[in-house]
Amino acid sequence: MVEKKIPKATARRLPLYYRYLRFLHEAGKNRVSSAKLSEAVKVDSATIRRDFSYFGALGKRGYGYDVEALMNFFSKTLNQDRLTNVALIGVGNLGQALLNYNFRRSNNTRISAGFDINDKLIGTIHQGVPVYHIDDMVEQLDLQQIDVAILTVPSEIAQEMANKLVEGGVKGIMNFTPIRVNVPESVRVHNVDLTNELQTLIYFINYYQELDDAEEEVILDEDTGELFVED
Ligand SMILES: NC(=O)c1ccc[n+]([C@@H]2O[C@H](COP(=O)([O-])OP(=O)(O)OC[C@H]3O[C@@H](n4cnc5c(N)ncnc54)[C@H](O)[C@@H]3O)[C@@H](O)[C@H]2O)c1
Repeated sequence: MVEKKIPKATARRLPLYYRYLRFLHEAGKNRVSSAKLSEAVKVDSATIRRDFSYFGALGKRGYGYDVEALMNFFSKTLNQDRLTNVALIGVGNLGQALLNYNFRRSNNTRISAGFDINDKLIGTIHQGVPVYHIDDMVEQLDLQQIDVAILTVPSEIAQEMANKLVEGGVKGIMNFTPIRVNVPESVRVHNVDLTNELQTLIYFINYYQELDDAEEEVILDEDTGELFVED
């Protein structure tokens, strides 16, 4: 197999092209001119033509690009066809809400297995997703080639579960528990905290309301980086 090297800058722009092509496809568009594409993705048309040239002649003069063909092509190149299975650890209130949602807007990400210790849940299927006993987790992660997990267990066992996930070879954990879990550097953890988000929102509402009410000049303190309103 001949492997073609493409410049990193070109590779970085591919998701941009792909996203826009998908948008056009979903809107029922069959073709797109290079000028339109250039305007939408904010990349000049000469660069687009050069980028595309690494993948062979994809456009036709006077016709533009075939949206579906191009989209399928980039989809393959970007590995978008590969489905990412995600494990859900803890199928309680929050876990079940996430199962009901199950990332419907994504074509390539879905929760494929839930794990819990509750006998009422084990062996059942929620929204098409089987719930296994937590003792089967390491085995299932391997069987289903799962690299990513969502952690929605009680905080007291968050670290223990994180250890188990590391043992099972996951590379990423989306952590909903309030505990900051310790994992090896090779594993990525994203902490999601709705309380934090809400409080930040409330802070901004109050803060900007105060600024609007004051209608005075806003001063930036360059030493501290703080903004304040002059009386
Ligand atoms: N980040 C946020 O914004 C946010 C919001 C709500 C809840 N939470 C957190 O999410 C977590 C779950 O909250 P919840 O309301 O869904 O709780 P819950 O009690 O309804 O669900 C927890 C589930 O974990 C299961 N479980 C307990 N021990 C287990 C084990 N050893 N192995 C596997 N499963 C086990 C329980 O059986 C239960 O089904 C908590 O840590 C909570 O603090 C975070």
